[in-house]
Amino acid sequence: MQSNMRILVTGGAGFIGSHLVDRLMENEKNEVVVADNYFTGSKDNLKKWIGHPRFELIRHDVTEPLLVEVDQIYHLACPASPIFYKHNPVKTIKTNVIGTLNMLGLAKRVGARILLTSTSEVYGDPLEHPQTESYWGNVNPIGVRSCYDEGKRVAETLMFDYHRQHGIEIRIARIFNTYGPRMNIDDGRVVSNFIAQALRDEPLTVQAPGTQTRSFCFVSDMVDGLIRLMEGENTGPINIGNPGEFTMLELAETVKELVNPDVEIKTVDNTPDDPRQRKPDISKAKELLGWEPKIKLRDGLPLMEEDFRLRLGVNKKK
Ligand SMILES: NC(=O)c1ccc[n+]([C@@H]2O[C@H](COP(=O)([O-])OP(=O)(O)OC[C@H]3O[C@@H](n4cnc5c(N)ncnc54)[C@H](O)[C@@H]3O)[C@@H](O)[C@H]2O)c1
Ligand SMILES: O=C(O)[C@H]1O[C@H](OP(=O)(O)OP(=O)(O)OC[C@H]2O[C@@H](n3ccc(=O)[nH]c3=O)[C@H](O)[C@@H]2O)[C@H](O)[C@@H](O)[C@@H]1O
Repeated sequence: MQSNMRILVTGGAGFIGSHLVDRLMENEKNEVVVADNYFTGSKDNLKKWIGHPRFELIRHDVTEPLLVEVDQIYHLACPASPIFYKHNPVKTIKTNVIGTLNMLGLAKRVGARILLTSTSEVYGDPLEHPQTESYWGNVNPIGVRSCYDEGKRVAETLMFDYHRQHGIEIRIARIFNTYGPRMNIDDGRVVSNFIAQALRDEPLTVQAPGTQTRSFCFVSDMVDGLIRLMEGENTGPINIGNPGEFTMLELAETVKELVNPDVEIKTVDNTPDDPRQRKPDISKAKELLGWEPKIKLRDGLPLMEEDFRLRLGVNKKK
């Protein structure tokens, strides 16, 4: 029998965090504490748990120390959409560096296991394809994305230094682009942009050249991978993502076909340092976690469309 666990989820009011909380709350032996400053997350994502005796929600910024007694920490707090993480880059670095330092200090004091949600952006604009965990990356240290990708690289370093120096039990997931219901409608990431645009009859904005690739993982697969990593014996880093690779033009065509065949696709300017290709090698996740994604892009997009239709109040055309 599994013993009772008190689990802290930082960033639990966000997109992936709130789905993770749903899954953790399904286990009656778990108590879940969420700490979030609501920068990109919202209480709405957790409304079904507010008031539940095994659930606690704290308005807290992880750049400040947190005193709670917990057994496990899922450390997700950090804005993830490029628009939001570039909005206040100094704050993004503080969140990644000071925030992770604070959560590691907490893990050390209470003897908790801690999992960091790192990112495929640690590989930068990768010169190796697909990306394995042993690839050290090609990252611009002074660019507009550096607050996020260099921030996460320092966060990974801190995790390993606390592990080596203080014996903290760590887990590092390198997450690749994840999508699904509950993403902010105006989040700015590509899948949410295209679905919202298709439903609003606005042109799908493909950033030039459109041949850049990403690999998209459905959020339920992601949550499953994160929990397996936390419960398993490997520190990582382990890539968690769906290896199905698409150009942004292919993604736009797919959304057009599935959601609104009448919508226009237009090319717009891109932002600096946009990675040209990205696809995870998930051999390690398969072998060490027994994990691989189940939901293909074509099956995941309609689930997200349904959620966006409800929130935008747009009915399906007959
Ligand atoms: N979704 C993806 O494709 C993806 C890919 C790679 C890595 N990740 C990582 O996964 C995590 C979750 O991403 P998401 O897509 O759910 O993003 P999200 O923006 O929906 O969620 C992030 C949450 O963290 C909170 N937060 C931000 N700064 C904070 C701070 N200083 N203190 C407390 N809370 C803070 C936000 O309010 C929000 O609720 C992030 O660490 C992100 O870097 C996500
Ligand atoms: O998975 C990851 O590791 C990282 O991926 C994303 O970063 P990015 O891939 O740049 O995400 P998007 O903003 O969704 O952009 C994906 C691609 O779509 C393109 N795009 C974006 C928006 C849009 O309207 N149109 C469009 O063509 C961008 O140019 C880019 O090539 C996330 O936002 C990061 O938080 C995450 O850590």
